[in-house]
Order: sequence, then structure tokens, then C-alpha cells
Amino acid sequence: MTVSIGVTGATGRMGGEVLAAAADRDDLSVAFAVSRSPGDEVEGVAVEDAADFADLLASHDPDAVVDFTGPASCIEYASACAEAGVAFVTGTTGLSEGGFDALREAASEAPVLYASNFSRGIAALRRAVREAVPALDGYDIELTETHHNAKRDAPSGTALTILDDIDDVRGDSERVHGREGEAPRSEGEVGVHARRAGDIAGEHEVLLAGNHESLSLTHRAGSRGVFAAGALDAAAWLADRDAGWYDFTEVLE
Ligand SMILES: NC(=O)C1=CN([C@@H]2O[C@H](COP(=O)(O)OP(=O)(O)OC[C@H]3O[C@@H](n4cnc5c(N)ncnc54)[C@H](O)[C@@H]3O)[C@@H](O)[C@H]2O)C=CC1
Ligand SMILES: O=C(O)C1=N[C@H](C(=O)O)C[C@H](O)C1
Repeated sequence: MTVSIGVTGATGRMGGEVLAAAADRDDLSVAFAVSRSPGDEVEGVAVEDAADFADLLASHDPDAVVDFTGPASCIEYASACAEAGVAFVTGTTGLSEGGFDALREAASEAPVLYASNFSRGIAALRRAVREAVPALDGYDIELTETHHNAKRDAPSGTALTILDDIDDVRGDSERVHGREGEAPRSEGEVGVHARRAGDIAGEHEVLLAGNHESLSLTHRAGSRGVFAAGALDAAAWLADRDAGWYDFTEVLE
């Protein structure tokens, strides 16, 4: 069966990657693509006006929508998909708590899968972190993420997910963002550092240090294609699920 998808944010960096990756797959077809700056073709697909999203959902009836846009539009698209009963896959980061609540509300009417990072490497890094942190009890932890100079949100969605993983296995810790002036480390804090430079697709390092040793767990995305491939795997997997909230780790099982 071919899974048909709608793509939002089609003229964005990730939207283009998703359309390029979809063109190389036999199990997926693109029903439509939208952007708030429509008009151009991306990867041979006509890009339509984001304002017509609900109408496009009704006329094309896709199996799933793949969204990499911004927090406000992500919620609007999720609500429209919920109303239409269409599966919604999103990698949009920078959502507020209220944004996540709205996304979870959409999941009561349609299948919704949010992942702050669609790479398999980050899924493996998260498992390694959850093992390393309790094994290295009391070690200092510093998390550094590096992204391209056009990224809006900081720290990255992936960094926030990893921080939640650390809290899960070690208990809530104080998050110290950057360091300046008289700023000695306090016991148990987690230092968080965000760097923005060039066209770096995404790097995350978790550094654990203590007991005269250090362990560094680092992931580097070589290109955005890795995120697009994971999101399309998620769309193919999610398309025929019941309404509910799903996690990327379930796709990888
Ligand atoms: N989960 C993951 O694996 C990944 C997540 N991301 C996230 O995806 C999102 C998009 O990233 P990029 O493609 O680099 O950004 P971008 O700025 O290149 O593209 C965003 C697109 O969404 C559109 N957009 C934004 N607000 C909109 C609105 N209100 N209505 C309609 N369209 C709107 C923009 O016009 C643009 O076409 C970010 O939140 C980023 O952090 C990016 C890469 C991987
Ligand atoms: O904006 C990006 O580019 C990325 N955003 C995601 C995040 O915020 O974690 C995932 C990836 O690192 C690329």
C-alpha cells in the first residue's frame, strides 16, 4: 500500500528535505504541499497556500501530514488534522507547554507523533545517556548543542528532550544556561550551551565528568536528510494507527 502524505512548510529547509526524500521512496506519495510563501515548485511538487490547508485535507484526504514549521502553525495544522481524522507527524520544536497541551488534545481525535529529533543516532544516544547517568553517579553533566545560524529556538528541542531524560533517571536538576562572570558550578546542576554557526545540521554532546575521568557522548547529523528519512518512516508507520499520542521510539522497535 502506498501512503499518501501532505507536507507543510514545503519551502523551508526541512520541508524541501522531506519532499526530496519522499520522491525517492516507493511506499509514499505526496498528495499536496503547502507553505505560507506558495507559488514555487519544490522537488517537482507544486507548493500551495498554507491558508488552504483545511480544504486541501478535505479534497486530497491524505493518510498523514508531515510538519516541520513553527510552533503556532504546527498547532493549527495539528488541529485541522484532528478535525479531519488525519495522522499528524511533527518535528517542529520550540513549542510552549500550552503548545504541547494543544498537540496532545489533537491526539484525542487523530494519531499524533511528535519527535524533537527523527535520527536513529539520537535515539541511540538517548538510550546511552539513560544508562550512563545512573552508572556515573555524582559526575558533573554539561550538554552542548550546535546548529546552523538560522535556527530560532534555543536550546534545541533535542537538548530539552535529553535534559528530560537526565531528570527522569537522576531526579530534577537545576539547568544552568551558559556561564559568565563569577559562576562556579553547584552540585547536581546541568550546564546547557547552545552554539549557532554556519549550516551545521545538528550536533549534541553530553559530557559527564568526575572521578578523574570524563565520558563524552556525541551525535552529529551529516545532513538534514537523516531527519527527513526518520519523519517519513514515522508517517508510514503512523498512517493507519488509532487516535493517540505516539513516540518515535515505537517506530524503531
Ligand atoms: N525533529 C527533527 O528531527 C527536526 C526538527 N526541526 C525543526 O523543524 C522546524 C523547521 O525547521 P526548518 O525547516 O529548518 O525551518 P525553516 O524556517 O527553514 O522552515 C520553516 C517553514 O515553515 C513555514 N512556516 C513557519 N511558520 C508558518 C506559519 N505560521 N504558517 C505556515 N508556514 C509557516 C516557513 O514559511 C518555512 O517554510 C524547526 O522547529 C526545527 O527546529 C528541524 C530539523 C529536524
Ligand atoms: O532546527 C534544526 O535544524 C534542528 N532542530 C531540531 C532540534 O531543535 O532539536 C533537531 C535537529 O537537531 C535539527
